[in-house]
Amino acid sequence: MGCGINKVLPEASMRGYASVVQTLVAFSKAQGDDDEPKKCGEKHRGPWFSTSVKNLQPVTSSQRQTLRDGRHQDKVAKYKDKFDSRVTARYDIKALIGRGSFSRVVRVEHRATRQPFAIKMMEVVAPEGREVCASELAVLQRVSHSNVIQLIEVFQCARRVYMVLELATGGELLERVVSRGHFTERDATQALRMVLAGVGYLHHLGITHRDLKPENLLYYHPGADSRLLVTDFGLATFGGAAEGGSHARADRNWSLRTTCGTPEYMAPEVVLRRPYSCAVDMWALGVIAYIVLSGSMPFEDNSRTQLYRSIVRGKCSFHGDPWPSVSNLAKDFIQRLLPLDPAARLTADQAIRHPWVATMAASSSMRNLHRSISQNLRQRTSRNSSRCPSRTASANLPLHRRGT
Ligand SMILES: Nc1ncnc2c1ncn2[C@@H]1O[C@H](COP(=O)(O)OP(=O)(O)OP(=O)(O)O)[C@@H](O)[C@H]1O
Repeated sequence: MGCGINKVLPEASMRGYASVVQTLVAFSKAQGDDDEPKKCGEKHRGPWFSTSVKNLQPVTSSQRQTLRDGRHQDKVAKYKDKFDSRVTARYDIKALIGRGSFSRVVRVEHRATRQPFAIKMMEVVAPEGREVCASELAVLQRVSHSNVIQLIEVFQCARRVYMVLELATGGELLERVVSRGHFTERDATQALRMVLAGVGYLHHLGITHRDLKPENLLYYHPGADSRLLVTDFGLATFGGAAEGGSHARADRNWSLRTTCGTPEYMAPEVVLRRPYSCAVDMWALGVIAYIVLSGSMPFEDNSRTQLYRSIVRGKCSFHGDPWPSVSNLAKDFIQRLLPLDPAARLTADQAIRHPWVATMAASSSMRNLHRSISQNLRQRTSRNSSRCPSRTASANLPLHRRGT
């Protein structure tokens, strides 16, 4: 759980910090430590992270393949053991996709139809895991939208919950930005439109996601025409938006209080522990738009205190590459998502109608931003790995706290 412990970052309460760390350690022990400790970069495979290759043995490629096959089979066998027989009767467990703090996600195949799915297996013995699972399940059971991950079915036993989900095979948002080799403002608007459609739908249902970030935006398939899906509802909650409302700013419901999210994406009102609404998701979307267009973060600091200070100051700069090549309309879009006053922030409906998005950046230059974006992402990755060799993105993990 080395990396996982860094996930708990409660500046507010050291007591909370200690208790969650203990829970995480207990959780790890409860697993019998039968899994290798989580390696950095295993869960997050995106361009923010790097994994080091340490195998210096002169082994042939066929030996390597055999080793890999052996290890893979061992791992699959281990995970199969953790699956309830009702699940394995219906699904063939294929491979581990990744791990979260309280979960493992595996690729499976439906035995009858051979259709691939993902199963998110959540440990529910520890109260934190139970809470995260309950939030996620409550939301997933309500939603059905082409830009939101779809729950297929659920199995439950005393220790674990198994959520069968659509399988997203197209990778994370930033992985795709980097792998394309060419990226323009038009491409950015295409991605953001899909995210806004998903988030607008959630807000319309009265759901606030609270952990929007590029790692939680997955492409359904590797093709250029793939849907982009909002995933990971572990911190999502009913509240913060008026269900069935017109999405007008006045319809926001300011009842949320829990400090949670991923620090770099946290809205100022969350940092300041003020009651907040679904407008926190719109702030996070402003941060995401900034990253997608530049490969850098609008608010970043190695020190969490400094990071929070810069968030509550709310001044994001458009200096350095590639900002001189980015249109004013794109910058206007970002700025309208990042006002300190949440009531002044665009709603999802308004954001999707912003001229930059609505016209798919038609009046912007078709300049290729890819080189600057990739360079900035690479620089950030190497900065983070030199600061924290055991974890390449020191603050990219969410903070879980109880409450509304
Ligand atoms: N439906 C899915 N299809 C494909 N990959 C998925 C799916 N759901 C989750 N993943 C991947 O599985 C990994 C673990 O995801 P999970 O949601 O369990 O944890 P997390 O959000 O990464 O971490 P945390 O629980 O700490 O927030 C991630 O790499 C995620 O991208």
